[in-house]
Amino acid sequence: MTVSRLLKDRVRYAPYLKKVKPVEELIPLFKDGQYIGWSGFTGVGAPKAVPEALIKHVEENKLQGKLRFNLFVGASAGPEECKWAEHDMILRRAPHQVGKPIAKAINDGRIQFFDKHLSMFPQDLTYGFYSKERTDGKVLDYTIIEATAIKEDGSIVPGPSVGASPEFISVSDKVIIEVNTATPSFEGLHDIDMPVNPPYRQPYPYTTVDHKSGIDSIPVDPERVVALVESTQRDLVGPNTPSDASSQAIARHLVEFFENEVRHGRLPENLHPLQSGIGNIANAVIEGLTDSSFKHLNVWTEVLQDSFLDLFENGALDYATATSIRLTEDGFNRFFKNWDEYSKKLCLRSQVVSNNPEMIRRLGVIAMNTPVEVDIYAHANSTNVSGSRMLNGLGGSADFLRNAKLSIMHAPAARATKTDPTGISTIVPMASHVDQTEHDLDVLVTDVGLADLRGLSPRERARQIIKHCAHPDYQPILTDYLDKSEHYAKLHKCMHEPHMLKNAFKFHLNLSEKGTMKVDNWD
Ligand SMILES: CC(=O)SCCNC(=O)CCNC(=O)[C@H](O)C(C)(C)COP(=O)(O)OP(=O)(O)OC[C@H]1O[C@@H](n2cnc3c(N)ncnc32)[C@H](O)[C@@H]1OP(=O)(O)O
Repeated sequence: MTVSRLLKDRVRYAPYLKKVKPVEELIPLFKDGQYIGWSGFTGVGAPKAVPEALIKHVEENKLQGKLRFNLFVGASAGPEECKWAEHDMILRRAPHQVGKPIAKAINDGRIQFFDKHLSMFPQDLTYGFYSKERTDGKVLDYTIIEATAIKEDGSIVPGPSVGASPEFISVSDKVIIEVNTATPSFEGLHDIDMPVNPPYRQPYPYTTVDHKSGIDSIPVDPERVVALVESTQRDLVGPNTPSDASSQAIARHLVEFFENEVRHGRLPENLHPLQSGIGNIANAVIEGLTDSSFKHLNVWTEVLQDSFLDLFENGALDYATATSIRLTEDGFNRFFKNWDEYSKKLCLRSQVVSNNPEMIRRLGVIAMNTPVEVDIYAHANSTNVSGSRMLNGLGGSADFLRNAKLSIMHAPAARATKTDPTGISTIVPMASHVDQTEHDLDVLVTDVGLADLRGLSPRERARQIIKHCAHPDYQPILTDYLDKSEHYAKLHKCMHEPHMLKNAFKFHLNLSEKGTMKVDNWD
């Protein structure tokens, strides 16, 4: 097949050029029930051409529900995974996803989804935990990986994310490489550790955010590479919602808290490496730091969003490392315009390293993530609305919150609904699903204020959370719940974490029955 000039420039290992194929020729390789790994993390760096060709094949041949895959991606992929969900092409999915169609398919019961700590998912896959039902001893049939260049030794230079690609490649029977010629090459930006399983695994050596010791591409046995295709579709990340008064208030409370920690000598003047989660609040908090007086900040996180570019540009950020750089189109244009500058200050690692508990604890990371709800004793739900409706998955939130020096969760005090202008309370009597436990959280912040939970007993925590974080409409209701629970617990000698079990989920029940969490009595 004729190979484009652009593709020839990117592929420096000549034998691969003989494997370049039109994407349609790959369709017969895919069979119902196969185990497939995709590159990508938080919507960038995922394959596009092969997944799209399979969608077309399913549409044209009416194969919806008849060609389904066990699909594994480091975290979420791009819009293609949503289209796979819409076409009933996903049988099983892990460990994280983003997008209404895929969440809908999970909540409709059409996809068996499990979410797993992002630091653990790739290693558990290599252990064979997710393919234990197979009788042929394989883990993955195919890995489809997006590359932005191929080096002279045939190794793969990923794009804007590394994710779980090193592990996928290491356990994949066959590999298909999509070389993306529409996006510039990311060569030089990666520091990759290939998997080594116990008992041979060594400690990761990194002691600072800019410490590198891995390799800058993913080695692959060329024999296992069955095809190369050219991809000409850039990553498409939608614009971020601009920060609003609520997220700005959250950012203000946090900046004040950090300043106070510095004054008391518990944090250095440039803080410690920051981690920031996904979503609009996380983005707004980083925006808030841009306007603060902190300088020489460092970032050790899993995803870099557009707001980090502002921190670089105003000189506040010295170095950032992540496993994915998830920028909007505008963000990527800014990034490539200043490539020389950014490439010296940025490094993309495997997700087993970016989210590694050992590293997070060693570096004293400050972790900040958004929950769905938090209960009065500081158990947090990051995933399941009212205990069962899956949003995106746990992601790396618990990797960071369990191990950080400062574990912070930020959220609006209430999220407005059509039926209740105050909305759903983020603070509830008992979390309807628990991802982060009371033992993980140090600080909770909402637009109302900040509760510093360090060293407090559960009952002390509850008073602080209600007073500083609950929406004013919910403060009296939560206080009433706590007072009554304490009264009951005193009688029954169970004062450590008082609850009235029969009423513990009354906020949620009230919401589903009456459209508001505003409980009017506890009988
Ligand atoms: C890849 C990574 O892992 S990054 C590291 C951190 N990862 C995580 O923390 C994973 C879990 N967290 C998340 O997925 C997100 O932070 C979320 C969904 C919890 C919050 O995201 P944000 O964008 O900040 O908040 P937002 O308020 O827009 O909520 C997103 C959706 O969840 C819904 N939601 C959130 N909380 C609730 C709640 N208590 N009850 C009902 N719905 C809720 C919102 O209504 C909204 O739905 P919509 O999209 O239909 O409008």
